[in-house]
Amino acid sequence: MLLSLEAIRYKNNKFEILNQLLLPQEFIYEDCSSVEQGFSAIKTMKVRGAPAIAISAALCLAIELKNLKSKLNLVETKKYIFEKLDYLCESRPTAVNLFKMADEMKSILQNELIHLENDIAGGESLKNLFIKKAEELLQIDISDNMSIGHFGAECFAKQSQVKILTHCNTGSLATAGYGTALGIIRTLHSQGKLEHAYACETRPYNQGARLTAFELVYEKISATLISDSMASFLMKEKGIHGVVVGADRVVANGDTANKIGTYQLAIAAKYHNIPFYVAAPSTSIDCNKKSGKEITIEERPKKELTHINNIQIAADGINVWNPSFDITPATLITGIVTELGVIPKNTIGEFDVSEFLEKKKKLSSLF
Ligand SMILES: CSC[C@H]1O[C@H](OP(=O)(O)O)[C@H](O)[C@@H]1O
Repeated sequence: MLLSLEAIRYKNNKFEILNQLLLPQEFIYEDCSSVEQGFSAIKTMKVRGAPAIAISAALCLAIELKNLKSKLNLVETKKYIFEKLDYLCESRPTAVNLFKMADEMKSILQNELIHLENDIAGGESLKNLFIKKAEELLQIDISDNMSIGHFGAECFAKQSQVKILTHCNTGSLATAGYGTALGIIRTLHSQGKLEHAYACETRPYNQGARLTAFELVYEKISATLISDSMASFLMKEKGIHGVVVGADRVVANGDTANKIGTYQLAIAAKYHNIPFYVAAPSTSIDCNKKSGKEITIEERPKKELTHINNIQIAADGINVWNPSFDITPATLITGIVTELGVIPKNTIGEFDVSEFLEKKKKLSSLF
């Protein structure tokens, strides 16, 4: 019997990641108790998904700090943590969650320095503060995902039964819990409103075929796997009520970086007049970037296209272009579902993301 579907496991001073490269054939957790192991797991995509990447980076450093033999003073501890965070941020460039986590951690520790400068145990206190904050990220992600599921399901309140198409993997294998776009599908399923889910295989890394199909079967959710090239015809033939995808980075005007293939789904959805939703926690939002043009798109190894499970399928010598993400312009997006609610469109068909977040944060500070 499979254990509960967790991309990451953090307990008893151990941090393990489910090696997603072995799914669906093997269900194996691997120790991830050092920054080096964490970096490698993220880079090779043993663990992937914008939220899971950020949480894994924080927790592998937390465990490394717990196991640190040498006692560091306050300045040495700060230097150690900052350098490790910078190193982890070199693993993958597109998802913003990891960079936001690193920046927020640095800011928290920097602010704490003033209070610790005369404390001989300052190094230990700073270390423990990082560990505490890293452990909090798990709970924040789980609650965020549940809210996204709720707000996303509300987008389909008018329909009694819905058929949803999704792309890549945005479930428990991409987050610390319920999932973002797949969290919406889970919520609709729990409400008895999901007639059927369709998952794109998501070439070339096949997160849909390998991971999303696994999650849907595991939870006995009525679903069908399609190849990416079938998506437009599916929209035409099968009466899809909505396309719901995740995000690696949503920027200030709502342009969204997500798994390669998302952009063409948005174009096809527009053509077929099907609502297209992006589901993302606020930790995936980067208002420092004004539009999608500013987002760095990760390019991955050629072998991901020329081989499947190490079996060569393309001729030696062929050139390969392998961008891991693409940019969907805000004008093709119906709504952006966050844990704070659904961001509405503005008068020019884009989104005022920072205005929405500021309003929601002001509201939450009143209660
Ligand atoms: C909630 S995961 C968001 C996002 O991350 C995935 O990318 P990758 O598998 O390369 O880490 C995909 O773009 C998902 O939509």
